[in-house]
Amino acid sequence: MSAPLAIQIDKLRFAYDAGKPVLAIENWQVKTQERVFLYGPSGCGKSTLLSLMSGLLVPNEGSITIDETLISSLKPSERDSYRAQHIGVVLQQFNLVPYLSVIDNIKLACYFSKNMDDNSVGIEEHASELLLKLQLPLDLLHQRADALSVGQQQRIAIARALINTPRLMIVDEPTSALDEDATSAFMDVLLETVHSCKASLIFVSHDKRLSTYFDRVQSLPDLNEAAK
Ligand SMILES: Nc1ncnc2c1ncn2[C@@H]1O[C@H](COP(=O)(O)OP(=O)(O)OP(=O)(O)O)[C@@H](O)[C@H]1O
Repeated sequence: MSAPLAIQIDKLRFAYDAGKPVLAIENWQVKTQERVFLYGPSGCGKSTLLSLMSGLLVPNEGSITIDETLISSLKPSERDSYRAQHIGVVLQQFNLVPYLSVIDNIKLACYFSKNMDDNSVGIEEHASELLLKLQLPLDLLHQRADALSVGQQQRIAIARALINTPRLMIVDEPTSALDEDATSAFMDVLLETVHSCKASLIFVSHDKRLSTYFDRVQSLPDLNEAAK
């Protein structure tokens, strides 16, 4: 029996405005635990594809299956709940709530995923483990999110995305605010953490030097018939 796929895309078509196709992808697959670097010039549709894969947008035609769930056919509330439970999304702006503490930001992700079996103490223990893996001091848990450095906020956004042990991590341009040393430290920690959580990873960046960290490097324009 072949291994299950993390992502399966078939005959996908998407446009924000009729007559102006942004994405046309015949067939694309990502294997379970595969780590994929996705790149392409500004405006080629990378963020749009990530939004489709995480169920924030739905295709005009075709299908997207995440780990055997046909996410593109779910109702909006089911898509939101699927994303909260199974997909870790880290966007360029991190989306931490600035006036909440780090632990309360992380607890929010548990609340949205309805992971009620995880009690408050359990969540705090799990969050502490993630912070240690991400090489962050534990006293950050009780600091306000807006008191952290950009690099620390980035790692907290990763911890929040990992708290529900997602099958799939979707990460959009996370290193744009980091210098070279901080970028390579961040990449090491991200890849190691994703590996130890047995998640698959889709990582978007303009910085092709980062592609060496990944199992597969995919140019979106090569995949996207709408770009040809
Ligand atoms: N909400 C929207 N409404 C209409 N058009 C949009 C919207 N978001 C993006 N677009 C258009 O869709 C195309 C793809 O945009 P997208 O943001 O996916 O590209 P990108 O490759 O992620 O770009 P960047 O690298 O600059 O973030 C662009 O032409 C953009 O102008």
